[in-house]
Parts: sequence; structure tokens; C-alpha cells
Amino acid sequence: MASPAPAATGADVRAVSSTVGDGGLADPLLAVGNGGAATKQESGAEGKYWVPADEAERRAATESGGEDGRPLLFRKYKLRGAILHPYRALIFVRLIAVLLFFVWRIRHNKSNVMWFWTLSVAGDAWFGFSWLLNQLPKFNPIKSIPDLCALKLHYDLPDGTSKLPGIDVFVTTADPINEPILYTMNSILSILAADYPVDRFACYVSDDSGALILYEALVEVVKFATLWVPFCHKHCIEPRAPESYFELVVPPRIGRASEEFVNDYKRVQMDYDDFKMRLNKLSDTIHKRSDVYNRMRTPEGDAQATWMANGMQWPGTWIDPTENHRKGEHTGIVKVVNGSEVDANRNPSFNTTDVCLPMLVYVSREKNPNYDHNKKAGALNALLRVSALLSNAQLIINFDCDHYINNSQALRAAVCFMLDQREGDNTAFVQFPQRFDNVDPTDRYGNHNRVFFDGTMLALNGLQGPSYLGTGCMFRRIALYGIDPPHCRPGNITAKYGNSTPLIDSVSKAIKQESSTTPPSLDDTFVSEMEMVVTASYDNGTDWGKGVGYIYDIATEDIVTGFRIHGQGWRTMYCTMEHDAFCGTAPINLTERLHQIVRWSGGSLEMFFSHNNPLLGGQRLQLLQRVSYLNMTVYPVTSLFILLYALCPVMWLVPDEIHIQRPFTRYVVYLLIIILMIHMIGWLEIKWAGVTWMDYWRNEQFFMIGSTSAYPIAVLHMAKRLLTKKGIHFRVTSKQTNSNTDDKFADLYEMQWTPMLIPTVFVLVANVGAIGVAMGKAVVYMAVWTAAKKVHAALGLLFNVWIMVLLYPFALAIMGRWAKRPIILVVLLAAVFLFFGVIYVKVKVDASAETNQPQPKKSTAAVVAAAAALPRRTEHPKALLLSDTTRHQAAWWTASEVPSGLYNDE
Ligand SMILES: O=c1ccn([C@@H]2O[C@H](COP(=O)(O)OP(=O)(O)O[C@H]3O[C@H](CO)[C@@H](O)[C@H](O)[C@H]3O)[C@@H](O)[C@H]2O)c(=O)[nH]1
Ligand SMILES: [Mn+2]
Repeated sequence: MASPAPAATGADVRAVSSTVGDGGLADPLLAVGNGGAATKQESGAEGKYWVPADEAERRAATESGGEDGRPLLFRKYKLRGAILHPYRALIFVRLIAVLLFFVWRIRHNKSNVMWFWTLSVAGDAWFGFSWLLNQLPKFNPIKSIPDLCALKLHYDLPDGTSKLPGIDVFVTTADPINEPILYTMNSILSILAADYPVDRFACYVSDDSGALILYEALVEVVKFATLWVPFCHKHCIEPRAPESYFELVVPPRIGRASEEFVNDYKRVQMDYDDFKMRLNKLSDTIHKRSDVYNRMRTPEGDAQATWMANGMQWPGTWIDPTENHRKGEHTGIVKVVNGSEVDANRNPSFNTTDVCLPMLVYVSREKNPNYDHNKKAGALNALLRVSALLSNAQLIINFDCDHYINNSQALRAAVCFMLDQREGDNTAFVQFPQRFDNVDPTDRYGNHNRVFFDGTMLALNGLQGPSYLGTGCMFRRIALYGIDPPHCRPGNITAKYGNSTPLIDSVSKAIKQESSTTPPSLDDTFVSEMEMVVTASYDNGTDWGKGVGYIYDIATEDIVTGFRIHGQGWRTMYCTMEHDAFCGTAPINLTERLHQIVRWSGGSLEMFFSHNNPLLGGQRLQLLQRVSYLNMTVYPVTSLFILLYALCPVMWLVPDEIHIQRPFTRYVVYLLIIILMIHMIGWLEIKWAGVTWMDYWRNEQFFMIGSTSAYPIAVLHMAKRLLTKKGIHFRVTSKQTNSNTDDKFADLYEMQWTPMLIPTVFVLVANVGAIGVAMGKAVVYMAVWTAAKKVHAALGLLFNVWIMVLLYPFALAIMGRWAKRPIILVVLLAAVFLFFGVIYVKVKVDASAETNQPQPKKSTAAVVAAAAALPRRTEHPKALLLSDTTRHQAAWWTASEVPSGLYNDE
């Protein structure tokens, strides 16, 4: 787990010694992990479970000098037979077991509540099916490790120049408040300082808020970058996002570090503090300046404009919003922030010629209330077009504004896959895992989602490749243009790119891989062309958002964009690095996190009910790749069954006894076998994925929380969309932290109630209450129960407790600040159990006093058991969240039928 301490030490060592310039990839077997202790453990796992898979290819390449003289730039590893064979065998055996179990249930259709029995068998079938969807694509995990040394050897020329391909880096931001400017600027600084030839990459920032403050912040970034970038290059600084660097690194002292480094460090740190101060003051500066100009130049009664430093009115949104100058309604803006000239005088002491910065471009596409802006996908497509005109790089990488480059070698790592002799030309994108540095140490809401990133995606890497996950993904430009991969012999280009002739020309240039070596001159005609391609109406009548660019009409553009690309026959690669490539922020507030999950799971369902349905679309999808997309689009449905089972304990309120499945003992034995098997498979997955039990467990817990809140809401949204045609609103995840406190994790304790949380509260209360009642029952009936009944009751209770344990992070969440002392929860729970127990005993004793009939009507414990019967996690669609190892076990939910038989069978 990403604990700040070991990371700090690592960064410190790197900064001081200046020796690690290759991102720590010298040993390819150390390719996964995030530093410190975790790395040690994981690298051990690597050596143990992974073996080279491409020795023959490498030999052939060496002998022949390569098919076309191009080098092999990554290494492939497969799972060692000692773990792969048992893993596959277990999956097979479990499949048989689940089928037998299912047949057995059908043949023993004994229940006195037949509708419940039928429902539970339907649930059984669904869980079994969705477990298969999740499990099958993991049959052959493959790890690919970039070979940075080989890349250097072949593409960096001895004269200091380079043959590396061009990269256009995209950053999207939508809101300067919810997405704090400081984070965005840090992300941009890490990009500008990345280890890549400065004339070969450019950074494009999309600002969907159209605010002057963001543009002026970029101007400040350029000023600070002229110091920061050479400092990073000179001392091999990691990470190259200054905020994280200064936070993680112990300030160097003379004696431990060279005097030169200490002096440079101090100077840059001071300059960084100044830079932050200027950023903080920007809002004020703009206000004051605008007041002055408005007083001087705005006639009485006219709208109060917002003014730029050069004395011109800002074309975007104004502080006092007015027609054509408000959020959602303003003209398009494209501005090259730094051009090519940089103030070289600012770094006289760094003795380096490396003062140039990559081109930095500010883009705010036109907003017009009469058009759908297609959220992030629309913003990215606008960047695609502007960059096509300006630099037209062959490769593109996009970042959310809160994700920075954590390993300066990351761009090079991705390029290794794109240029490799074997599959390079057919590789459409290289996806990196998402890592986060603001997550609480115990990762209460499973934000790290390691099971998904390190397990599921690695498995897909053995098929056609990982899906596109949003941020930290490098694309081949032509793959985004809807063009077929070379192995499919692309035909004529029929896609409609709109009516910008320079843009259409740039497409043919991109196909021929001609990058423009001479940047276009930014004259008026050219600037208006750039503004034309970011107008709100540009997409009309074109294929943008359909077959070209990032796909529209869905809450999650990522999964569906990746799907379309895979469907055309492209392959993709997954790249993990020992020192994490990128790092970002995740919502550690439960409500914020659940909103994110609603968007992801809602987007998945939207995809299922669209023409991008994995059963219909994607001609060239490999079978198992298709299965994995199917899994990613249907998994939220599972939550409906889970919710139903989790609510079963309310049955203790019903006086009649319920029998769903008999004979009971045999039933429980079958169930336990199936459950045990799913965890054995999970255990093997943990091993090969190099994740911890804690990651696995958090995944289970959060799947349960989501299944009783966010996923059912997504299903409702989908139903609404089918009826009303209105999609899910893209609610930008708030990255604001509670600034009134010093506590880095204050957001964790901020409880924000939303209706979505009600079902989970209900499930929690039902289960806690049921345990209390079960305890009461034990007091009343212990003396009359047979041994078998006691065992059954204990089993029921166990299941019930299991649900409670799964919902533990939720219980902490609703305690708000009180959760800082979890002991309060323990005491509270004990009190509630006692309360329900006492009430039960009291009611029962009173009732038997009246009727003199002490026999229990129905087993609480059994009912309780029902609750426990949950199926487990499913796959997260967009991965971000879900788990996936074992998913649905028919078994678990079947446990819900425990109530049926508890006291009646046998
Ligand atoms: O109208 C919009 C809405 C969003 N964004 C940007 O989109 C990115 C992602 O938005 P965020 O609210 O942070 O979503 P997350 O849930 O954190 O993002 C995850 O999920 C998204 C899909 O739902 C992916 O696109 C992201 O890459 C992935 O990190 C941010 O940079 C936003 O600025 C825009 O540019 N314009
Ligand atoms: Mn985000």
C-alpha cells in the first residue's frame, strides 16, 4: 500500500544520489508495485510466479536482426505452471461443482414459499453465469515489461538528438473550484518535466470552465517551469510534480548531499513557494484588474467584463456572468501559452542547455446551450482536433487534471510498446494502472482497487489487451480516428472528420506517420481555423463521438472507446512500473465515492443497452475479450439479487416459518464447498497479481456497500433512461479537501447523506437487529434446542455476522467524526444487540405467559443467515472499482436459503 514513509525515502534517495534516471526498471522483474516494503514483497512474488514467455521470439529476433530491423522493446512473462495449472484446474472443478449444485437444487425443489425458491434459483443461475463471465477472461494472464534500456539504445542518438515519435499530452479540467488549480498545475509541471525530447512533445490543456484564472495559471506555470524543468533534469528528480516532491522529500543537507544540490533545491523551493503564492492571489489580481478596467473602459450600464493582463477582454466566462460569457455559454479559445521562446535568463546557475519547454496550449471549446457538449469525451475530441492542426503527434496520452506523472520515464515506457517489432504497429493504446496518493492508509473504501488493476487488467493483457480506463492511457492517433489496424489491411478512409480541410489533411499525414517538423505559424487564419475546430457545432454531421475520437452519449466514455477500438481488431497493452508511472487523487469521502460508482456502473449499463452492446458490436473482438466486455457491462444487475438477500433478515418479523430449500445439512455442505473454492481461486489470484489479502478484503467489502447503494441506483437510472432517453449526468468528482483542518484525511469523516445510502442503512439495521434477536432466542430456547439446532443456529449467526463485517466500513462512514474511535462502534453494537435481545426475550416471555406455548415460530438465526448469504463481488466495469477475482458464487447467495431448512429438515 502506498504509505508515504517508504515512498519518501525512495524519492529522497533518488533526489540526493541523482543516480536513478531509468525509473528503476533495470530489473524487469521489479515491474509492479509502488515502492518501499510493498515492492519487496511484490518483487518476491514476481520472481516466484512469473517466467519469461518470449525467449523464442527474442532468439529469433537476435538471429535475424529483426523482421524489419526494429528491436524488441518489451519482455513478456507468463505464469509459472506450478500456479497456473492448479489455478485453471480449480476454475474447472468449481464450474462442475456449481453446475451439480444447480442441478441438485432443481431436483430438490422443496420449499413452502415457492416464489422465493424460484427467485433464488434464478439468482443462482445469474451468479453462476456472471462468475463465469468474470472468471473465463482470466485464464491466461500475461505481464509485459517495457525495456527502457533497449529504447534508449535504439532511439536516442549519440549526438544528443532522438528518433522518438511525437507525443501530444492532453489534460482535461472542468471546474477550477472542485478541481483545485494547484493540482492541475502540478500535473502540468510533471508533464513539462517528463524525460522526453522537448521538441517531440506538447501539452494541451482543456478547460471546460472557460475561466481566465486557468489561463493565467498556465502563464505562471511557464515561468516557474523554466526553473523547475532544468532542476528536475539536472538532479534526476522524482516525482516531477513539485507539490508531491517537496512533501515527500526530506530537505537535503550539506554533508548528506552535494552543496550544489542543496543550493539548487533551496532556490527552487523558494521559487515554488512564490509560484504558489501567485496562484493563490490570481483570483484577487484578476478581480482588481477587471475593476480598474471596467471603471476606465466599460460604459455605465454595460456588463462588467473580465480583463486579461494585456488589457483585452477575456473571451471566456466572466466573473459577473453575462450573455456569451458564462459557464456553458462562451466562445471557443485556443492559445499557445509559451510558443517556442522561453526566458532563458531565469536559470543561469543550472549549467544546462536544457532551457526549452515543450509547447503548452490552452483550449476552451465553445459552449452553447443549444448543443450537447458530451462532457469529457467532447473535451478530448476538441483537443484531438486542435493538436492535429498544431503538432499532429503520432501518439497521444491523456490525463485527468488530478493525475500527475510520478515516474519521469513513463512516457518512454509506453512508447516501448508502440514501437516494438512484434505487435507495435497493431497496438492502439497502452493503459497504465491508476494509483492514488491521497487515500487513507487502510483504504477504507477500496479506492486502490488493486484486485482490478493488478489482477483483471493483467489477465486481459493475455488476450487482446486491457480496456481503456480513462486517465494514464497512451493512444496511437490513427486508432482514435477509427482507422483499422495494419494487420487488417485498412481500406479507404470513409469516416467523416468535419469540414476543416487542414484537419482532413492532417489525418492523411497521421496515417503516413508524417509529423510536422516545422510548427505552423500562428497567424490569424490559422488561429481562426483552430477556433473553428472547437466550435460547439463542429461535430454535427460528422463521425466525431461515433466512430471517430472518444465516444459520446454515455456516462463513461472510456470503456466504450476502448471497446470500439478492440472491435476493430486493434490490440492494447498493460504497463505497470516498479516506481508507479502516474499518481492521482481518489474520493475518500463515501458519498463522493459512491457518486463516482453510480456514474461508472450506470455507464456500463448504458453501453449494454446501446449499439455498442458486446454481444452485437465489435466484429473483430476475440471471444474471451468479448466475454470480458459483457461482464463489464452487466455486472451492476447482480446487485439486485444481493440487495434482496441482504435484506432477508427482516423475515424475522414474519411469524411464519419459511422453508426454501431442503434437505438443509446437505445444502450447507454443498454451499461451503463452493464458497471455499471461490476463495481458493481468489487466493491464487492474489498470489499472481501480487496484491495483499487486505486489498482482496476491501474489495469484497466495497462491493457489498456498492451493491446495496450505488449499483441499484445505476440500474434505476438505466431504467429511467430507457423510458425517458435521458442519460446519467456527469458529476465531476470533487477533489476539494476540507481545508479548515490539518487532517489530510478529513474527508473520510465528512458524512454527506444522500437517499442512495438508505438501503445500506436498512440492510445494516436488519442484520444487527437479527443478531440481537438471535441472541434473545438463544436465551429463551437454548435448553430445549437439540444439538443439531444449535449448530444450525450458530451457522446462521455466522452468515449474519459476515454481512455485518462486510458493511463495517459503511458503519464507520455513517458515524462521521465519531469513527475516529472505532471502539465507540463496538460498544454501540453491543448495546444494540442487547437491546434487541432483551426486547425479544421480553416479548416472548410475556407471550408465553399468556399462551403458555413457548415454541418458536421461526428461527431468527436462520433468517439471519439469509442475510449473510451474499454473493460476492463482481467486476467493476470500469474497473476502477471492482474486484474481480472470484465473483458471484452461486454459493453465497444460496446461503440465503438457509432459513428454509434450519429447523425442519432431516
Ligand atoms: O464535462 C466534463 C466533465 C469532466 N471532465 C474531466 O474529466 C476528468 C474525469 O472526471 P472526474 O470527475 O475526475 O471523474 P473520475 O471518476 O475521477 O474519473 C474516472 O472516470 C472517468 C469516466 O467516468 C474517466 O474518464 C477518468 O479518466 C477516470 O479517472 C476530469 O479531468 C474532468 O476535469 C471534463 O473535462 N469535462
Ligand atoms: Mn478523478
